[in-house]
Amino acid sequence: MTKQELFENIKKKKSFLCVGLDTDIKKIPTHLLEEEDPTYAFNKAIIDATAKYCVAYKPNTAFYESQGVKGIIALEKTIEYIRIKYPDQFIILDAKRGDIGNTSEMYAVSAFEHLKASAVTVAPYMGEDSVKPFVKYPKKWVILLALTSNKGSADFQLTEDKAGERLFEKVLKKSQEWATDEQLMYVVGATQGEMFAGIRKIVPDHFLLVPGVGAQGGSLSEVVRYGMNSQCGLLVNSSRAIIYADNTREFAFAATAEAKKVQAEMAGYLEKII
Ligand SMILES: O=C(O)c1cc(=O)[nH]c(=O)n1[C@@H]1O[C@H](COP(=O)(O)O)[C@@H](O)[C@H]1O
Repeated sequence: MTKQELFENIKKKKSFLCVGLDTDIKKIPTHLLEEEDPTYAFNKAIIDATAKYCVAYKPNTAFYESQGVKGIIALEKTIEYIRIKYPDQFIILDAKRGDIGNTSEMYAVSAFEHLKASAVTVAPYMGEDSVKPFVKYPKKWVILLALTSNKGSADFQLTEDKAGERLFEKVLKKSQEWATDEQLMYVVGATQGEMFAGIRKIVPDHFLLVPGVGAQGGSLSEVVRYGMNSQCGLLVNSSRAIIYADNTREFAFAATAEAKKVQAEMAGYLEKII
């Protein structure tokens, strides 16, 4: 998907919501455990319940890998279901990859050729040759970790060099030599609030993937205030707050209601730019 196509979808849906498919077998409604593939059954119901209100899905591979082969099959089926039934959805494989060049090439084959995701999250710390294999695929995206939502983000990302430049700022600057804003996005946690203003000075045009609203307590209004650009430039993820809004047989209705609520707030913010 191109950047323009993503923006068109955002305008059409009046939403920049990404629903995180962090499907934990221990948290899904118990009646689904009778299904042949409970994870897939849950995902399918969540996707059908939320597709109208979001522009992206983000399955986090940890939740699937933790179930072994069964989980990987559920992940493959989930991505294929989205691709076929909702082809305008942007699919982010949240795997936080990155390794020496020939290994990253294999990660890229897995994400883009095998699973056919639109984007993959990548850790930047092994540098250029660990990231470049992912940008060889036209219309596919790398989403580099810049300033993450967790407490530990301060341990390395906020450390400064002698000139006062912080490590995440270096990541934002240096990585622009590797790909353009047509293939490169950055992860910035919703919990980072005003930091978005400084980030926008370095990357005014890039899309940012913003996890951390909902269960982690980040503020959507602050993210928009400091982070939105003229093409929206934001994909805001919420996982647990939407997919586990209810764990009875009514879970899909509750997911719809949560997604719709976030989308309605987003529609208000988008009025400023569309
Ligand atoms: O790369 C990510 O998506 C990510 C980066 C980050 O800084 N913080 C963060 O929470 N995430 C992911 O975003 C999702 C957040 O889930 P909820 O807190 O349940 O909405 C999880 O899949 C996390 O792994």
